[in-house]
Amino acid sequence: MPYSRYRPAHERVQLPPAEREWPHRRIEHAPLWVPVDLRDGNQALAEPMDPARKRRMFDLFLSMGFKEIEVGYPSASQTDFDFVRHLVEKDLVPDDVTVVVFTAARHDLIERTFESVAGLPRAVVHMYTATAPTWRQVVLGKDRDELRGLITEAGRDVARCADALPGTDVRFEFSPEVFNLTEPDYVLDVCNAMSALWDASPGRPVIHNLPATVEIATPNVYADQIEYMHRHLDRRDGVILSVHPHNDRGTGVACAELALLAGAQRVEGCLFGNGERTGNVDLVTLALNLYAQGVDPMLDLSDIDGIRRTVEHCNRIRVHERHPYGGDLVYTAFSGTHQDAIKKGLAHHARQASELGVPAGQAPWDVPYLPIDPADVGRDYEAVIRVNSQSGKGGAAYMLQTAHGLDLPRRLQIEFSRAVQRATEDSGAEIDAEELWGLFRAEYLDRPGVALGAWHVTEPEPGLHRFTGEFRTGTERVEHTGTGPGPLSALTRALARAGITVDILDFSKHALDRGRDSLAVAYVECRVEGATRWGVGMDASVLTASVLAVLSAVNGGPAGRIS
Ligand SMILES: CC(=O)SCCNC(=O)CCNC(=O)[C@H](O)C(C)(C)COP(=O)(O)OP(=O)(O)OC[C@H]1O[C@@H](n2cnc3c(N)ncnc32)[C@H](O)[C@@H]1OP(=O)(O)O
Ligand SMILES: CC(C)C(=O)C(=O)O
Repeated sequence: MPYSRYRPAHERVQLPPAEREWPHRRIEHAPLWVPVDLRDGNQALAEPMDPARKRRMFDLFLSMGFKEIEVGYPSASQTDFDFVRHLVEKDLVPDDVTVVVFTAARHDLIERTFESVAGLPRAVVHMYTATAPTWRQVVLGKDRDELRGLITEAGRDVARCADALPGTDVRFEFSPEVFNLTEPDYVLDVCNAMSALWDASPGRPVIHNLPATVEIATPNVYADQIEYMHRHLDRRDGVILSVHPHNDRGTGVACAELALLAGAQRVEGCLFGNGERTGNVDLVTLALNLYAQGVDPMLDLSDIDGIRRTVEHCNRIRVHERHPYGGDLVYTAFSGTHQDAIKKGLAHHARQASELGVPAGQAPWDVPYLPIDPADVGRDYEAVIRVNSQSGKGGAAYMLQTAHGLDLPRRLQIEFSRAVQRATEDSGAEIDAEELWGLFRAEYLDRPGVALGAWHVTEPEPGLHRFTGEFRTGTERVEHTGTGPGPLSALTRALARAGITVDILDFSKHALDRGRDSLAVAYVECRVEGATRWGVGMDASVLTASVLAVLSAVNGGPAGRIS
């Protein structure tokens, strides 16, 4: 591959003088978020959104709590123009929300843009022009001064149109497109000219939006560029410094985060990162990254799957399974050691919550492998652990516990995980909760072999139990009696009379739920004819469950013959 055709970023970007504090800062509050899905996202779709989709996306933004929303490029298409008019005429913009409309720096487009917002109480008019050398020379055919002239002339047009619309409080936004490839002194000069022209002040701040239109360098370079502007922009308290990263190198989120450290106050992006080429920066990831640091993201992301469904519907693009926070698989562990750690972590979390006397959803979160509690974004725990051939004992045990209430003893977990391993290696696929339960039943609860007909246990004197029962295999039936200090030892004696030697090594039991008619489950580890194995029994009676568990262990190996 001819890699030498490409130049490293430091040869393409004029770096600003190195003055940086951003590496020592922290992000302590959310920026002003501005979704641009209805404009930048929409212009990247093979099938742009129809009016119904646009409306659905707009309503989603309102429900999530966005306060500034870019709603389109109304001079570029009738659909966009009509959508803005729809918002105006149906009075759909709440009092605490401002819409942004986008335009190129061209007189006819600017006029049409203002036509679209007439009747709105507030609006931001967002004007852009590319400023980087290649765009100046190749696309626009202008030198630095000519382009500065074009931009300021268009800025005057914007101000004139705003004056001619007295009922609408218009604020101004300027984007030097491809900011990140533009000479720092030039872009600073153009932005300062716009601040003066639009009279930027704290009461009516101008937004300077500095895009990484095509990402070309590591995020630290973008951070240096933003900090340079933050330090040197005129009328800084009358300027809202905004960023607009794209994701060509896959580092859009990192660029936005470092830019916030470097002084940015506002971020434009799209939900789940739709947008030109590799997309705009993903606002969902940015917001939840803040959330995971204990910072209020100022957005409601508590129903991430609902948000995702709407975004997928509107964009007609699916969100990848591994997409941060919103993908189907991002709270799921298949691998054994991860599952083991999560299972222990969730149990520890529940204990901590009860010690603190707070609901589990309020207790501090520190569960291995899960950066946030999936429940906070509306996910349940069912998908957290899924089982395939990479899984260990913990995964299957967790699924049996969550789906069926079984609390398997550790050595039984190990024994059962071998059966799971065999099944998943044979199929090469994942095993779901239903199939796992079927496997468990076949392995322990429905084993063929020795069955019991009528049986009973008596206690002729304290501390002495007598078991009498009919043992069956196939058509054979024999009745035997055994006595012992407990019912199970009496059973093993009766089994010995039937020719089957059983020693009980371990025994535990629990109720399956707290209801009055709940089932009991018993687990018993036995040495049967010299081999150690587990049996499981379930019944409404604890004694019957225990007896069935011993028979299950007996039947776990080569079927015992009765005599
Ligand atoms: C990075 C970004 O996302 S920028 C936004 C990009 N979004 C879009 O382009 C979506 C909507 N765009 C459109 O529908 C059309 O491009 C329109 C309606 C805006 C303009 O259409 P046309 O007039 O047919 O022009 P066309 O798109 O072919 O070419 C763009 C022209 O505008 C000029 N231009 C490009 N950007 C700007 C700008 N910011 N300000 C002024 N002129 C510009 C180009 O130099 C070119 O001029 P030329 O025809 O004299 O060479
Ligand atoms: C013009 C700006 C806002 C933009 O969309 C970009 O540079 O990607």
